[in-house]
Amino acid sequence: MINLTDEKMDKTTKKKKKTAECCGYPISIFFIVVNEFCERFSYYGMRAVLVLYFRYFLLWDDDLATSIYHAFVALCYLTPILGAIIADSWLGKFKTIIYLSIVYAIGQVTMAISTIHDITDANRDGTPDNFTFHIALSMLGLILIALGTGGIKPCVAAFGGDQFQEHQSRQLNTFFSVFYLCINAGSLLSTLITPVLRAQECGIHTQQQCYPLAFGVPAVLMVISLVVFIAGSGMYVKTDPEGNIMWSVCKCIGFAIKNRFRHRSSSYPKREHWMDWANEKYDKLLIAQIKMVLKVLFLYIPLPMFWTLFDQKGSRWTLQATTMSGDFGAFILQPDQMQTVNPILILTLVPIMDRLIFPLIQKCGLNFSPLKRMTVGMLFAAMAFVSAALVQIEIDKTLPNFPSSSESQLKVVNTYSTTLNVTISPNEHLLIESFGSSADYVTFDHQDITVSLNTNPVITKAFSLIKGGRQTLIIPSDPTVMYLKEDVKSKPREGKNAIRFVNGYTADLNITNLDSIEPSATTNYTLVNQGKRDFVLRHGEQWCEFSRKFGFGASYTFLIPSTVFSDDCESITEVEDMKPNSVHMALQIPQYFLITTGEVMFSVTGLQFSYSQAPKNMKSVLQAGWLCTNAVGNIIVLIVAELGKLPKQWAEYLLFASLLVAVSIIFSIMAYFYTYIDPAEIEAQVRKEQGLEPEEMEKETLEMEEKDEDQKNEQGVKQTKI
Ligand SMILES: N[C@@H](Cc1ccccc1)C(=O)N[C@@H](Cc1ccccc1)C(=O)O
Repeated sequence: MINLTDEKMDKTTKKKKKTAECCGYPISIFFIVVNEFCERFSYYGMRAVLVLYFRYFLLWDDDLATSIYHAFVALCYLTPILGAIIADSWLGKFKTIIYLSIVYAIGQVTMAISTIHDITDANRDGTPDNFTFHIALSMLGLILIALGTGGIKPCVAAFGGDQFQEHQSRQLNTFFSVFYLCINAGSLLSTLITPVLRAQECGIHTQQQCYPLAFGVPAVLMVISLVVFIAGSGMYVKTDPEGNIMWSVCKCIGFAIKNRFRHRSSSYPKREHWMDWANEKYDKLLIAQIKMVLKVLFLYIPLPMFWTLFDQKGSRWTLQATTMSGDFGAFILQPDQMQTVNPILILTLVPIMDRLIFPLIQKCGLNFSPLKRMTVGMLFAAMAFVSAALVQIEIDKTLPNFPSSSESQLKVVNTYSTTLNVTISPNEHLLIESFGSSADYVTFDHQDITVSLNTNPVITKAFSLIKGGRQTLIIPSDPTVMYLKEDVKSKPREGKNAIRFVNGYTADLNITNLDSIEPSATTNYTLVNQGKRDFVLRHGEQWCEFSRKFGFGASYTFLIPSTVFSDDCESITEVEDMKPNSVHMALQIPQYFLITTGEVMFSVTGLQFSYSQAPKNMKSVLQAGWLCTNAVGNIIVLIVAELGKLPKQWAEYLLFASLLVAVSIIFSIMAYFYTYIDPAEIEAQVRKEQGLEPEEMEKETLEMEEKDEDQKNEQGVKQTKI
């Protein structure tokens, strides 16, 4: 079905063009969408394992790991401005994509190298000896990646748009949808694959989690992305930059402001637009183009709020999932895997919207303009947060009653040989049987307590509890040495289970994956995943195996009696410190569905809108402006996280939902006053007003193009659209 049309007329240049087409689409876009697929695979694949790399390879704490992660993501969406300036003012989109993709691929390779622990593991203990080396290399890699991914992002979408001609507006819209589908197909595959690669073991001297493979595969995909893009070289429509356009724009705006200020007296006649104050010095065409861009950028002001909600999928919603159960019967879903629901829904919703919903709305005679779609998209995102709030209320009903910052909580575990009557001053009386525990935690609003046991003679001991903490009073076989052990006071991370053992056996014990445990001692908590787990308990020649099936997010203390080996571990008793999660993760599906529907309406439309409303020479700049709204949204998330949260998570979700509703109302008012433009038409009109007749325009354009073509002596088809 390939058809080479050499009679296509560009609307303004009237120059005969040659574009290879397939089914009405330029063939060149095939290379662009495949390039985007590979690039997004590379980006999201690397991102999927980044926090774990910080946390478990570089051994950073949770706070540092998440802060650096968010700073990296914000940087990725700030660098598009740089890429756009380079593309529109200097190198053009084609060369910018090639050069910055090389930077990007080098960054990915650097990152992959930084994860090879063997490079600095001289003592071969499985951990790097020189962390500074690995940190420096990975930071260099991340900076190059941010520069590359952000830099090419506004150029690739705009470059794809450039491949279409004036009469292909329908295909252009489909292109943006297909482009979005490729982004999500790439990100879906990589977010599923890279964590699996990471979980493999590899290494030269010692076998460790395979980060080099998890980062290496995205690096290979980035190289493939570059090769694919270069392969399409001969087929692209390449629009050239028109000098340092950004500098001209800044100077023109500066002059308009200065000139307006100089003529502020009411004796000077008003001008239609404040940019018209640049008329004295600047080209009318440039002023008209700046007006178009400013109009759109003004409209972008409320948009970061959408991303503020959208980007919480990866943080707050994943945390919410850690307090839920991911047992779907046929398969188990980990909390962070819930995020893959987003690209899966995108892959189904984009075609449904494009082929069914939007045409149906059109058939009903409703004008569902791009800005209306974006407003509705915002409202969907707000509804998603209302749904998240309702789920949170359900979860809160099942969560333990954690102590406030002024309270302390205490539980008692008895491994003494008989039932004990435990009195905690002033008036708490507990009857605890041997190898049992108090029913639940007792809450105190003071820290100093005295514990008395009804032994003969009575044993009394004073303790000071931790403010805001949860503790267990362990009564061992010798009650005179009873002691406090600190407990977990929040749900274990990532939906794991926190477990520990109290040794009631008469000698030291070895338990799988735990240090040796002395008699009467209690191990620290160990995190174990959901599912059946086996532990081998050993003392000298004696051993027995203890198996237990775990759910999500529970905490247990296992009490080992002195008879443990004689009854083959059967007598080990379990104290449930925290109940497993009982609200099912499937309840998050409605909120994912709503936010993804919002994304399709808001993000895909915004991408198209930013392209269609930008003048030819500032397409990348407006794409960068669009991506910047995301960076600002991410920064708002960081600020809100720093400022502290509302006491109840569901209230915070409702607050965000209300804020977005308020913002969408403001946006709809702004959108009401926005008139859609055809930048090419306005530019042609201004040229006409300037006295540049179509013939002259044609001549001027042809001369410019011929000069360019001679200079570059490029092969393939070249086309310039105004
Ligand atoms: N739906 C997202 C991709 C995604 C995949 C896996 C988990 C979460 C998200 C998407 O399509 N992203 C696009 C558009 C975008 C979104 C946010 C900020 C900038 C761009 C992308 O280009 O990555």
